[in-house]
Amino acid sequence: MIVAIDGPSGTGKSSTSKAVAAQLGLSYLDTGAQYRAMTWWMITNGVDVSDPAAVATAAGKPVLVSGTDPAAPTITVDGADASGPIRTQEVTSKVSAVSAVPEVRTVVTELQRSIASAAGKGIVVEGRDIGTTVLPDADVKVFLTASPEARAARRSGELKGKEATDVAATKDALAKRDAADSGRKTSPLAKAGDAVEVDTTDLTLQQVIECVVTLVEEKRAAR
Ligand SMILES: Nc1ncnc2c1ncn2[C@@H]1O[C@H](COP(=O)(O)OP(=O)(O)OP(=O)(O)O)[C@@H](O)[C@H]1O
Ligand SMILES: Nc1ccn([C@H]2C[C@H](O)[C@@H](COP(=O)(O)O)O2)c(=O)n1
Repeated sequence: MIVAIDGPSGTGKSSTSKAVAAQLGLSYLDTGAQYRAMTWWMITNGVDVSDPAAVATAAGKPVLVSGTDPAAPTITVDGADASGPIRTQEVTSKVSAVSAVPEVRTVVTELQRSIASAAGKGIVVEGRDIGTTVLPDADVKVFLTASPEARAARRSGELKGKEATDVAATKDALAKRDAADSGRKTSPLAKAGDAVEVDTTDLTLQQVIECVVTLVEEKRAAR
């Protein structure tokens, strides 16, 4: 059972995917964390992330390892735990540039496919291009959306106390990242033609989880 969950930032992909995977006994892969880890490596190794040629040349160098337990997902780069550093504002502001480089996408997509094919009990994979490009034959494809206001409010609530933010600034930052992720040439953020779109604006997280679990159970029953 391969479940692909895509959508813009802050629509609930990670929260939903982890819970669905845990509930159904599936593995879980956060592909955004892999692009963030690649970005962190570029920054810490002095690669100019605004130079696509420099990023392309370095793309094959870092060794990324993702742990796929939904209760405790992990990511290491060259053996070092990257789960904290990949969530900084600096990485968030640079990840769209790095993930737009085709050579980066080739390396990371290959890794994602190998993790998915090794997941014996099945896997929930979340990202931006999973249903369209990485796993186009996924059994269930979901595209999550939510209004910009709802997404900004969710993210601002998360960041409060950690890094200074307000809802308007968060909304602008999300819009900027979505525009870059949707506008890149290579496998942009997009809904697959056969994905089920779920607008989460007025749904609780629990309702979204139940919706996706139902889609997976229906697929299992139809087999
Ligand atoms: N339906 C919902 N209702 C209210 N809050 C939600 C809902 N879904 C997710 N959230 C909250 O919104 C925040 C963002 O969710 P999450 O990290 O799962 O989104 P995401 O789509 O994975 O974002 P990103 O792509 O930026 O990683 C979290 O604090 C989460 O708890
Ligand atoms: N399949 C994917 C997943 C992520 N990205 C890029 C674009 C995002 O802005 C960034 C960080 O993802 P997040 O942690 O916010 O889910 O990574 C991508 O291009 N393709």
